[in-house]
This record gives sequence, C-alpha cells and structure tokens, in this order.
Amino acid sequence: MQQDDAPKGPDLAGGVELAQFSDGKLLGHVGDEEVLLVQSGDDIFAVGAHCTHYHGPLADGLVVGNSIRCPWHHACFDLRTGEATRAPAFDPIARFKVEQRDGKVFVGDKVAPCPIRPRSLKETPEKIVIVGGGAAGFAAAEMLRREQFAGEIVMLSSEAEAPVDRPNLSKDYLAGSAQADWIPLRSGDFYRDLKIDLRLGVEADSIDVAGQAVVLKDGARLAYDRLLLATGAEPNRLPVPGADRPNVHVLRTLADSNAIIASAKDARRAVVIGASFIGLEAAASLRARDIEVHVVGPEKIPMERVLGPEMGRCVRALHEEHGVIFHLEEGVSAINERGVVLKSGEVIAADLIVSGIGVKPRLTLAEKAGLTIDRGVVVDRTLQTSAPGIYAAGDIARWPDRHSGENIRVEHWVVAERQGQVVARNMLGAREVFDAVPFFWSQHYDIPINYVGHAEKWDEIVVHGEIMAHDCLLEYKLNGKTLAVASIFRDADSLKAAAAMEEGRAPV
Ligand SMILES: Cc1cc2nc3c(=O)[nH]c(=O)nc-3n(C[C@H](O)[C@H](O)[C@H](O)COP(=O)(O)OP(=O)(O)OC[C@H]3O[C@@H](n4cnc5c(N)ncnc54)[C@H](O)[C@@H]3O)c2cc1C
Ligand code: FES
Repeated sequence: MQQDDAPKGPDLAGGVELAQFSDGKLLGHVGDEEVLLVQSGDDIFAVGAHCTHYHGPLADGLVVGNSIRCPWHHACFDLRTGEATRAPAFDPIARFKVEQRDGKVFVGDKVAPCPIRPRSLKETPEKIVIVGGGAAGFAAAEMLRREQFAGEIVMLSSEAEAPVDRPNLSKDYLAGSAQADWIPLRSGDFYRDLKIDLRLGVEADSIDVAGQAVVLKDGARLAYDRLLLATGAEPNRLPVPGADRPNVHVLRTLADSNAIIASAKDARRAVVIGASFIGLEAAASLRARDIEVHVVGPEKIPMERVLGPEMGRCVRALHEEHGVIFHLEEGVSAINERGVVLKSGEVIAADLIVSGIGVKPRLTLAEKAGLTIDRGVVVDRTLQTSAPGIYAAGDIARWPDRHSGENIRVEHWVVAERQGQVVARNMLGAREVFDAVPFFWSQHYDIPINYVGHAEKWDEIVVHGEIMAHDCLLEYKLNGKTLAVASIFRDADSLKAAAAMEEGRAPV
C-alpha cells in the first residue's frame, strides 16, 4: 500500500478511548478500511468513513440524532442501519460491531446489511407508472422497492439510456476525467433484479385521468393505480438563424454530452452561450480539454440573479484565471459558417457552440390531462397533483415550501431525488409532507459552491469570510430573515444551516 493510501487514524480494532473523540467522532481504521466512530447520546456506532455518493468524508459530516449527513451534497445515513435515508446517496454505508470494555471502544467485524422494514406500506396499489427516467423517477422506483412494494412498476423514459448521473454530464464527464461507467445511476441488472420495467425511448403522449391509464405515442395504454409525472425540463433553444447548425449543442442528456465531447475532439475554439450554471460548468470542462472558450451572456455579472454580485464576480474571476473570455451584456443575433454573430456585430469564430440559456419544465402531459398548472405542475405538501393518485416531482413540480412560505419550483438534482423518494412512500399511503430544505451544488474547476434554502429576491447579503479566497458563507436576507445560504469550502456551516432551517431556526 502507498503511504498516501494508508488508512487514517488509530487502529480501532485495538481499542480507543472516548477522550480521543472530537466533536463526537473519531476517524480510524480496521485493517485497510477507514472506519468512523460516532457517538450519539449513549450509543456508539462504527460505520464506513465514506459517503456512497461520491465518496465524501463522513468524518467532516454532521451528526443529527441517529443519522450522519455528508458534507459534500448532504446525503443522509442512518447510523443504526447504514441505510441511505436521503438522496443523493442510495447505497448504505458499511456497519461494524462495536464493543465497550475497560473504558475503551473496540471495533470488530463488519455487520451484515440490515434488512429494511417497510415503513409506509399502508395502501396496496398494484400498478405504478412513472413517466420520466431522471432523478425523481429513478429515486421513486428505487424507494418503492426499498419499501417492499411488490406490485408492478413501469418506468417510461424518452431518453435512450437508463437513468444517468445528470449533474456529471457538464462536469467531470464532459471534462474527460470521469469514466463512462460512472454515469449510469445503476446497471441494467438493477432494473431486472428489482423487476422495474424500464422502457427506454418510449414517450407518454397523454393521460386518461378518468380511466387511470397513460397513453403512449403508439396508442398503447398503460393502466395505473398511482402515477408519477417526473418529466423534467428541456433546454431552451436559441431563437436565432443558424441555431440548428450541426456544431450547435444543448446539454441535457448523455447523448448531448457525448455529442459535445465528439465535437470537442477537433475543436480549437468554443463559444458557450449563457453565463449561468450549465454554461459555466461546460466552459470549465472545455477548458480542461484545452479548448479556447468564450462565454456570451446578457447579464453584467455571471450568476448574479441567483448568487448575487459578490459571488458572481468571484465566479467570473475564477473562470478568467482559467482563461475563459467573457462577452457580457451581449446577445447573439445569428450563427453562421464564420461563427457566432453578436448583437454588437462582432463575430466570434467557433468550431463548437454550446447553448446553455436555461430550461423550461416539460408540462405538456400535465396540461393535456387538465392538472392544475402555475408555471409548473401544482402539487400539495404530499406532492400530489390536483388529480388524486397522480403525483409530480422534480423540475416540473411547484410545491408549498415551508421554509420560504412560498410555492416554489426549482431545478435541483437533490430536490428532485428527495421528492421522488417522498412520492414513493406517499403512493403507499405514508402521507408524508415534503419539507426538505432545498439544496444544490455547482462545481467550477476545483471550486464547489453549495447552496441551501431558496431566495428569489433579497434586500441584503451578509458575507462571512473571504469570497475571493474561496472561503466564505453568504446569507441572502429579506426583511431581516435569512432565506438561503451559499458557501465555498464551508461544508460544516452549510450542513448546520440546513439542519437549523429544518428546525425553523436561523441558519447562521
Ligand atoms: C448538465 C446538467 C448538470 C446539472 N448539474 C446540476 C448540479 O450540479 N446540481 C443540481 O442541483 N442540479 C443540477 N442539474 C439539474 C438536475 O439535473 C435536474 O434538476 C434534475 O435532473 C431534475 O430531475 P427530474 O427527474 O425532474 O428530470 P430529469 O432528470 O430531466 O428527467 C426527466 C425524464 O423524463 C423523461 N421524459 C420527459 N417527458 C417524457 C414523456 N412524455 N414520456 C416519457 N419520458 C419523458 C426524460 O426523457 C427524462 O428521462 C443539472 C442538469 C444538467 C442538464
Ligand atoms: S459525496 Fe456525499 S452526498 Fe455527494
């Protein structure tokens, strides 16, 4: 074993004293495996030290009751069972035997995975149809089986591939640093073994609400007892001449990301249209491929609308340090064989063009079905639409958010997955309220931005730390109340902010 790979901390099999714990945790190892000891009340748990999402260090996580939360993207694990109770992780963490004797704690062998008891199986629908093979659809199907739902699950996806790790498509995968086999959320065996009838390249055309059936494009009917609509969002297309040229790409699916990668192989210069999350993540990934990157956007400061001017300037500086050239307060009037024609008349030559100018929720099915729509599919606190038995989750759902007191719709991966998980339990009768604090992350080069809460507008931003030093936490306040918190490399504070908001306390 290389020195760098050596497991950290003391040998837990040889015993450690409680005094060695810091903040209720102690990182050590058993053999080659890193193990985390966690004290919660009178109990001491020994669990695998890494999150099963992207391997985040649970030693830096937050213990809340009998659970531990990952510092990177806030997945949550039950310390008693190891279960990943909240997305974005789905697999459990390992558990180990713990013994206390002679004032010391000893860690023994790994414990077999805990069988999960169904918690919400109060109703027994026979057929569940999920329209959408993305974050919310996948999480719902997975949770239905975890809850030991034994009936039929049909999941329709208009995409050609089984559910993928969509956030990665603009980050490591596009940059060329993620393996292709990291991208599917699960292998094909998973769907077969769990009897999830995943139908790829199949589009739902309409819903017969009275007859409880989904009608497919080819006219076939799929009966359901419960239905989840998780149709996500589609990229806005550039409304200019030349937007359909073959070197102009959007980025939503694995196929889109693969098409950009294929074009990038021979490209020397790329123009990214749109200076928000997808556009700038794509810009960073294309710079990692050593392509000259120009970013065009109408705003004065990138990401100002969501993160405010200070953080926006920091993001701009970060990209400029990596060689990105910005053309802000600019628009595109056409795309032609010479490149991208700006409204100012300037032409930026480009082999590769990526358009990231926002998305719109895919509402057609819900609209045709007569469901209540208000800039999204309106759902109640249990994520049920205006039609009993039909739920909506993810990018299309507008739900009553307890934390902001408003009906909100967001486009966040973790929110979509957690909504899918809640819908699964509610389809089985749990009547659980969706009250998770919204969370998203974005990654630019090696700088992650974490965001907790939801602030569409604010009248004050309080900055803690140094934004330009990439060590900061920003509070977005309206009328004195902190609605959201954005942070860079303040993972512990971000976790604490989310936990406080859950309990109705001030996040900072
Ligand atoms: C490149 C990229 C990077 C991102 N990065 C981040 C990030 O870092 N952090 C973050 O929080 N969020 C990120 N997001 C946003 C996040 O991916 C979305 O919020 C999330 O995927 C929404 O999940 P969803 O289930 O609602 O929709 P989706 O994941 O889009 O899934 C919708 C599914 O429905 C299918 N579908 C639609 N209509 C039909 C129909 N009629 N019949 C059958 N199937 C249909 C689609 O084919 C698709 O499979 C990113 C998005 C993209 C595109
Ligand atoms: S690495 Fe733990 S939630 Fe992502």
